[in-house]
Amino acid sequence: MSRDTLVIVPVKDPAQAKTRLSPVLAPPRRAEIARVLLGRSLSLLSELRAELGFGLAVVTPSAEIASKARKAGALALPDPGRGLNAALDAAARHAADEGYAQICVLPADLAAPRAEDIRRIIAFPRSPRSVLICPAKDGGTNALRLAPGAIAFHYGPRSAERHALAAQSAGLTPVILPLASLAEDVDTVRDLTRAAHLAPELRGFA
Ligand SMILES: Nc1nc2c(ncn2[C@@H]2O[C@H](COP(=O)(O)OP(=O)(O)OP(=O)(O)O)[C@@H](O)[C@H]2O)c(=O)[nH]1
Ligand SMILES: O=C(O)[C@H](O)COP(=O)(O)O
Repeated sequence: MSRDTLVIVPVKDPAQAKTRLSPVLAPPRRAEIARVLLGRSLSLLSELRAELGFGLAVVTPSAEIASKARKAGALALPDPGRGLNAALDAAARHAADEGYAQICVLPADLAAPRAEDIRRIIAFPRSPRSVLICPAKDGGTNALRLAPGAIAFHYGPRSAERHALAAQSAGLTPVILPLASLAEDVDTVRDLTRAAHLAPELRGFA
């Protein structure tokens, strides 16, 4: 049913990741938490892929992360090096070239993503005329499902609202789907403290 969806996970070079945690974590620990978060996401998505049959891709500038992605059975896509939105544009073009009808963007830094919430996004009735947005509690976008190229990506401050406006401007219907386990990502020191309660593997970082 979902064979036409490519799930895309954008991943920075760990050496550049999680800069907002610098007040409490030195660079090696920030790289380490980024790897822990990614490892968890990849294992959850690999399991779900076996169950639901979607395609899985990681877009990254890092050779280390590309190799981890391939080991988890995902496709590693190159990052043109012009930031998150450009990396996702490149991944969406790849999806369109490969004939995927839908893409689903999920960040690698979700605090405690649950399989049932990912299943809901993948199973959500699909239409080339709608853009599905799962907002983050900080106004960001923690899941975005759409036809490749339907709208430009607007990751950054208030991106959930900006993605909804972009959909409307393109004559598409934004569908806002709040899902509890996809509302929380680990951006700030405060997020990290909360996340440590939700996910035991993050406790050593808080
Ligand atoms: N491929 C790629 N992924 C990115 C880029 N920027 C951010 N990401 C990824 O996008 C998701 C959200 O990232 P951010 O919260 O913006 O960055 P972060 O490294 O997690 O944290 P900060 O450095 O504190 O902003 C994470 O999975 C990042 O690894 C980029 O330029 N290229
Ligand atoms: O638009 C967003 O959601 C952010 O720019 C990227 O994700 P973040 O909330 O992890 O920073």
